[in-house]
Amino acid sequence: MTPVVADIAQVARGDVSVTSNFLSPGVASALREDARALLAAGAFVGGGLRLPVDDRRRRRRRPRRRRRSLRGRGEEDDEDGGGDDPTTTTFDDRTRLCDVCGIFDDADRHDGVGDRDARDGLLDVVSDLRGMLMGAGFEQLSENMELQYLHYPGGDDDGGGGTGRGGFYRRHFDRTGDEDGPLARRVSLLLYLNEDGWDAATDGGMLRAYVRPSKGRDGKLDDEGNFDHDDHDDARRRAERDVCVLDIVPEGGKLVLFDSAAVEHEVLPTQRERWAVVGWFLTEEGLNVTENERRGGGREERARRTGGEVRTENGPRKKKRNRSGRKRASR
Ligand SMILES: O=C(O)CCC(=O)C(=O)O
Ligand SMILES: [Fe+2]
Repeated sequence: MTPVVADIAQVARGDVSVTSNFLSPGVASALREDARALLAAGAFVGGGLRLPVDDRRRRRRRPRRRRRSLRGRGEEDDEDGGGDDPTTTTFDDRTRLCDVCGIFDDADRHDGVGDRDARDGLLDVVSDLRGMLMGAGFEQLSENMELQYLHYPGGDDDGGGGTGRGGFYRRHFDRTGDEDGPLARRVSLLLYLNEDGWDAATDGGMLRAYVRPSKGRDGKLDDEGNFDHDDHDDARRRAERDVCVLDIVPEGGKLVLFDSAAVEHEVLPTQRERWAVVGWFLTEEGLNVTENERRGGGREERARRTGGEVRTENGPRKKKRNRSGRKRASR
C-alpha cells in the first residue's frame, strides 16, 4: 500500500497541509477509545484555557509546557511555569471550552487506564512525522515536543457527554512570541479522532484557518525571503488583510500540519463531541529557518487538497514579494 504522505512544502510556505485518512479508521478509533477511557478516569483537565492569575485581563495564551523527548520517552521536561498549581492559574472558558489530557504526563499518571499500545503507536507516528519534516528541510526540530488529547463537549443533545455548551476555541496563534523558555512552537499538528459521518452543517466544530501563504503571519518577509518569526508586532491587524479562509472538517484520521507562528486559527462551536490529538514540534529560537525558506519557498505547485475542504477568498490576494523584495503576481 502506498503510504499517505503529507505535503510538507505547504507548511514551509505558511499554508496548511491537510491529509485525509492519514490514520486508518482502526488506529483513529483505538486512540479515541484510549482518550475516552482517560476522560472517564479523570485524566483530562476540563474547561477553559489555563492562564496565570496575573494574566487574566490580558487573556494571553500561556499554554502548559509539558514536553518529553520522542526518543527517550522517559524523562519529562516540564517548563510550564505554573502548570497545575491552582493558586497561580485560572481558567479562561471564554477563549476555549475543551478538556485537555497531556499525553506525556496526565495520561502516563493514569497507569492501567486506556490503551497503552495505541498511545505508543501514536508516538511512533509523530516521531515519523518529525523525521519527515526534517527531511523536507525543518532540520532543527527538537526531540522534545508537546502532545495532548483534546475533547470538546457537544451541545445539549449530542447524547455523548453534552454539558449544554458546545466546545470551541477562539481565534489564536499557537506561537505568539510571548512564551518563556528556550524552545518555541514551530509546527502545529492535529490528528482528528472523530467517529464517522461528521456533518459540518449540523455538527459544526470545523477548524477555521486564516492562511496567507508565503507571507508569514505578520505579512513580512525578511531580506532573504523567509518568515520573520520573531517579529510579532501588528500581527492581528495584518491578519485581517489578504487572508484566505480555510475550513477543515475534523474527520477521523485526518492530519493537519501548519506553521505555528504563521497560521491563525479557531475551532468553531461544536454541536457534537469532538476528539483530537494536538501537538507541537519545537525548535530552539533562532534555529527555525527551513531549507525550503532558504531556497525561497512558495514556488511549489499547490498540492491537491483532500477531504473536501472549502477555501474561500476574503478579498483578493494581490501581490507577493519574491526573495529580492520585488512584487510578483499572485499564484
Ligand atoms: O482542536 C482543534 O482542531 C485545534 C486545537 C488548537 O488550535 C490548539 O489546541 O491550539
Ligand atoms: Fe491552536
